[in-house]
Amino acid sequence: MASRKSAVLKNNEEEKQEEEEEEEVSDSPTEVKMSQIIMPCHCNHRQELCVGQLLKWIDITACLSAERHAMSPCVTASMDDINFEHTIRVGQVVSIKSKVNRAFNSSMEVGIQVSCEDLFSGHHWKVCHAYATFVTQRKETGERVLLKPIVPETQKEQLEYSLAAERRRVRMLHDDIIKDLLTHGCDSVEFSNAVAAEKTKVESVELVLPPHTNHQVNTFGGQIMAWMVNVATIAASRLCQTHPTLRTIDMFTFRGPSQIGDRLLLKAIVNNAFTDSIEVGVRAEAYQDLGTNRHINSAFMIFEVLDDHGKPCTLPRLQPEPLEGERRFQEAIARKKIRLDRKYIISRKQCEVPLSVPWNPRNQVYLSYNNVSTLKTLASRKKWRLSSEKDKVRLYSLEEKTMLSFRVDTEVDVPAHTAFSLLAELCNRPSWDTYYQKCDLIHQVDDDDFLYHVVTPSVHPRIHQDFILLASKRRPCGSGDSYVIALRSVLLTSHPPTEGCNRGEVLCAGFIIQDTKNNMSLLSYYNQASPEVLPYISSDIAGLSTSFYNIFSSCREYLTANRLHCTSETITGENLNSSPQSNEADRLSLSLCSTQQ
Ligand SMILES: CCCC(=O)SCCNC(=O)CCNC(=O)[C@H](O)C(C)(C)COP(=O)(O)OP(=O)(O)OC[C@H]1O[C@@H](n2cnc3c(N)ncnc32)[C@H](O)[C@@H]1OP(=O)(O)O
Repeated sequence: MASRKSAVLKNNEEEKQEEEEEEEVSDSPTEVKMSQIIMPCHCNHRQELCVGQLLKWIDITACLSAERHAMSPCVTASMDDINFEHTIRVGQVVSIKSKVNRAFNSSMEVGIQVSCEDLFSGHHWKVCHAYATFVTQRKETGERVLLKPIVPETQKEQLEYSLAAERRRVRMLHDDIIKDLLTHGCDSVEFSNAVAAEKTKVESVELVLPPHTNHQVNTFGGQIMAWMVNVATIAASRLCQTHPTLRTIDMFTFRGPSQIGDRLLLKAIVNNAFTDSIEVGVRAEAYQDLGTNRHINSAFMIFEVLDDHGKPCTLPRLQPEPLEGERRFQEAIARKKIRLDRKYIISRKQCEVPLSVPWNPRNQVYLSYNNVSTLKTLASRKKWRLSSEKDKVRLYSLEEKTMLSFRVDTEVDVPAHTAFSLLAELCNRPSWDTYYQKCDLIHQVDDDDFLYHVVTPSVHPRIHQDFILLASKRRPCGSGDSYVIALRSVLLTSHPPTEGCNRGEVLCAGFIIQDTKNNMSLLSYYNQASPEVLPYISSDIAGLSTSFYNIFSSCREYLTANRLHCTSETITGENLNSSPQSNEADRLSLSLCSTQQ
């Protein structure tokens, strides 16, 4: 792996804050640490650590965490996308830290951090992070061992615990997203001097010997991944005729086990070459007798070629083989789009993501993940300050470099599931929040995600403001989870901004609802203000407090008045009583918590 960025020490304020928050002392019993000094035998010809070797260490460390929690043998089911950011060279020390974020039934998510240390300069840097899913082995009876729940302790652990459920959702949809995308065709392009895809084809066989097995005497997952990286690297080298650098691996899925004596057939081919990256598809099959091949793993790997300054070089284009090759060529274009969407929406820091991202079915799952995770991350921040309190409505604020966020806490006399059902029906919000003048459902994406058009008053007296909001509604998926209604703006081609109406944008807003005692619940409402509106808000914090107080008093009354109407999961607006209206000042103050284009 060559380094595009040097091992810079962090100076970004947001990163510093995150690191500070990460520094909570954790006594997680599942935490496992491995450190290795990089020897020439771990490296490629450039004296850089081979990715295959790193994957072996990652798999072992993560498996030890999983087995510590399960107290029984576990296997790797999948390893999510991994993005390698930095080089590790001979003589440096790589440290891998893993712990179980959350246990589901028989599977658990293990979070893995890889960092590197230069012993001479004293510098430390992050290399990558990854999430792997491990599953308990079946008992002799064929049943799976059911896992005990993880009890997160620190705030960071609670956040990871909570987000693990969202990541599981994305993981489970991964194959469908890929397949679905491929139904949306792309135009094929002809390039002069393109390299024939056939030239990049690699087929290699490995015989699974005892040194290739794990402690359960099945083929070691890390070894399979290393063999896959090996053939993929050869395929990429054949295209670029130099030594490529592996930058990203799309999820490894271990579809079935293999054993000693199996022959593993590893096939790789360049699917497509873009201006500065190459996608290689790799497939692993296991067999004892020819013709009885079992597909055990597949992955897509992205390579780059870096110049002496670590900058990506322009690459030759690929001429796909007819039919199958053309299909893979088009699929690689679709996957590149997903990867960009995913990186854009999920991996970037929140302050780097533009406010409204275009919504489409292809990026829905990532936008919805981003929506929920941004709200949960905001809620988990430690530095909330109580600004004012009136009649059990508490207003908190959180100041960060470019953001000012608000939280309103109030206890309501209804259980959390009732509050959730009533508040999740966003079309009813105008009945308790007059800042919402109109709210129409545009599209129900699935059971949990909805697109709405919301009209509100504007700071400008004569024109209205409207929003296109993605609402992601989540019921708890296990103990320790809250009810969540996350809201963020998206762009919809079917609903462009209209004349006479300012298109506003919501960065991050929504409700987190938790049961308290005696059938009551704690309602926390969050709203993040963007830099553009900070001057307005800062000059009128008192007005804002009054607005929040009025609106959430109305909200409380609305919930109490309608608790008996909420007998089913789905509720309609007709049978609900509206609560007292908030005044004009409330609307204007709240509108400051969103931005205008
Ligand atoms: C020292 C390192 C450790 C190793 O070397 S392990 C060796 C490499 N790994 C392997 O050989 C595993 C091969 N795969 C398998 O054996 C099976 O496919 C595997 C993973 C056990 C799943 O078996 P199935 O019969 O499909 O199981 P199931 O449908 O009953 O599901 C059981 C739980 O597993 C989960 N699962 C299955 N495939 C998954 C995936 N791709 N990604 C994430 N989670 C996955 C599934 O959701 C279910 O979870 P839960 O029980 O609801 O918590």
